[in-house]
Amino acid sequence: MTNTQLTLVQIDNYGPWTVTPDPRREMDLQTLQSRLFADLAQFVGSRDGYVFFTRFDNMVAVTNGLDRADHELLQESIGNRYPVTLSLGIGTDRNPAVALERATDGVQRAGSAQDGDRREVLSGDPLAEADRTPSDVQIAHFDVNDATGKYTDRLNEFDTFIHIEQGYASLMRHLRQEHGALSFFVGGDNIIAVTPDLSAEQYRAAIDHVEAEADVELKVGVGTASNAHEAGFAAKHALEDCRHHGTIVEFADAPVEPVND
Ligand SMILES: Nc1nc2c(ncn2[C@@H]2O[C@H](COP(=O)(O)OP(=O)(O)OP(=O)(O)O)[C@@H](O)[C@H]2O)c(=O)[nH]1
Repeated sequence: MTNTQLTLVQIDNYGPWTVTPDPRREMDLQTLQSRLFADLAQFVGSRDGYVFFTRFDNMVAVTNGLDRADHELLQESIGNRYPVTLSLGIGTDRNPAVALERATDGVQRAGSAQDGDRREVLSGDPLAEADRTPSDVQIAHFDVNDATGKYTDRLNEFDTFIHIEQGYASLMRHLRQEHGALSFFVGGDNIIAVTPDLSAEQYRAAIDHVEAEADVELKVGVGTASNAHEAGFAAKHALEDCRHHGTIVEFADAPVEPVND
């Protein structure tokens, strides 16, 4: 059974900073945000976690395998190198939405995101090493079928973007409402969801829902492991199985049906 450890990453007092003493140049803010995300991806990724940029001022990381000392080091390193600091909230649960609620609760209790006195909060507890299992994290890697042929090679970038985003919006709402799974757009036509244990039927139902609501066709590879990298890597291989077998759902460990040519 999954036991997801999520970390809410929140830039302290960022709103006021962006306009003090005067509004800052937008591209300077974009540069800071994307560099901060890159640094987080490097730090968390090198410890086999995943981080998603969500709104940039708030980000969500899957941190199974990262302990309290890792979180403290991240805060120290960012504080030394950036003009902003980070608060971190850790939460765990078999259901990712509940884990994120817990992670968020600790940070919110310590004060507002725009409270000048609230800095570098570290709340919540990581999973104890003894409680970790090989099935703590389930990652579902979704991809739009033939996005290149249907959109990228035919439409302008903005109209392509609308199609992809509509598919994402439909999927993220469905998985959040039905299962407490959290889906994140990761670029191109790819969406990565952090999910509880879901069945092939439940993934098929999600894909059917997106096709009916947004007219976007998806496929998904699913992997389960003790951390996000291994689960996500297995999910990518399962997605390759979808391409190879012409299927829309593949689990990393599921035996693959022979192909009839
Ligand atoms: N984040 C991320 N993006 C990817 C990955 N693989 C592909 N992409 C992005 O997705 C875009 C489309 O690539 P594909 O999904 O391979 O192409 P497609 O036309 O949809 O073809 P099929 O997926 O085979 O149906 C690429 O330009 C990349 O931006 C991945 O593993 N991770």
